[in-house]
Amino acid sequence: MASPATPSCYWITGLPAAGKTTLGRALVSELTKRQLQSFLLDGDELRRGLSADLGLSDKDRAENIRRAGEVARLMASARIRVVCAFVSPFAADRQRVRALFPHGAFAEIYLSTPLDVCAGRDPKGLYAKARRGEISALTGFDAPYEVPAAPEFEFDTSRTSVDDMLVRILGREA
Ligand SMILES: Nc1ncnc2c1ncn2[C@@H]1O[C@H](COP(=O)(O)OS(=O)(=O)O)[C@@H](OP(=O)(O)O)[C@H]1O
Ligand SMILES: Nc1ncnc2c1ncn2[C@@H]1O[C@H](COP(=O)(O)OP(=O)(O)O)[C@@H](O)[C@H]1O
Repeated sequence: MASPATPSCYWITGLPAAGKTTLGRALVSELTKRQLQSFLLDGDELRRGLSADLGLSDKDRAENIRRAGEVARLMASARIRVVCAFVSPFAADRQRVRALFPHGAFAEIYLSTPLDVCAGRDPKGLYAKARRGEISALTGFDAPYEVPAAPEFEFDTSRTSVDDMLVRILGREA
């Protein structure tokens, strides 16, 4: 793993359209600039392959996050910093992933972008579909999101730029 003094896993959690993928890509790009090997594990991508058999029930979400955590742990053991972008709505699932890493090696980044902002962005039209009753179990709309109790970082992306988040998150990186 990377030195326990700096995170080897950055875990980005928040509602759909909170800005997880955007921040994740920017983090990987900045780590690359700093010549640190890194990889973005994104919920959308995992669900196209490794988790293609899973749906959006609470049980399937738990299994999805378990798989993501195990992949992140393997990558970290190869000294690759892993940036994970998952809705990951349940505190217990996130805690299980945290427990896979040494103290200080896991940084939870909670994007607290308000629901109305996420629903206004709605790049995939999910909130509109949920309002029309075409889909159900949309996190934040008719499925729960458990707010992290003690994340290492918390940002509302309607008030914080990507650059400002990067400075706050990577300030400690050499
Ligand atoms: N009902 C419902 N609830 C939440 N999300 C939904 C849903 N239906 C589809 N999607 C899309 O799937 C992406 C969430 O996948 P995740 O693997 O991150 O979800 S989870 O962590 O297992 O809960 C999520 O991606 P992001 O928008 O990037 O968050 C959505 O685009
Ligand atoms: N910091 C930000 N400021 C303004 N808009 C943002 C910010 N981060 C993301 N967005 C916009 O919000 C939308 C959803 O972002 P995305 O990263 O795909 O979210 P998520 O991965 O959480 O679903 C996109 O249209 C993106 O351009």
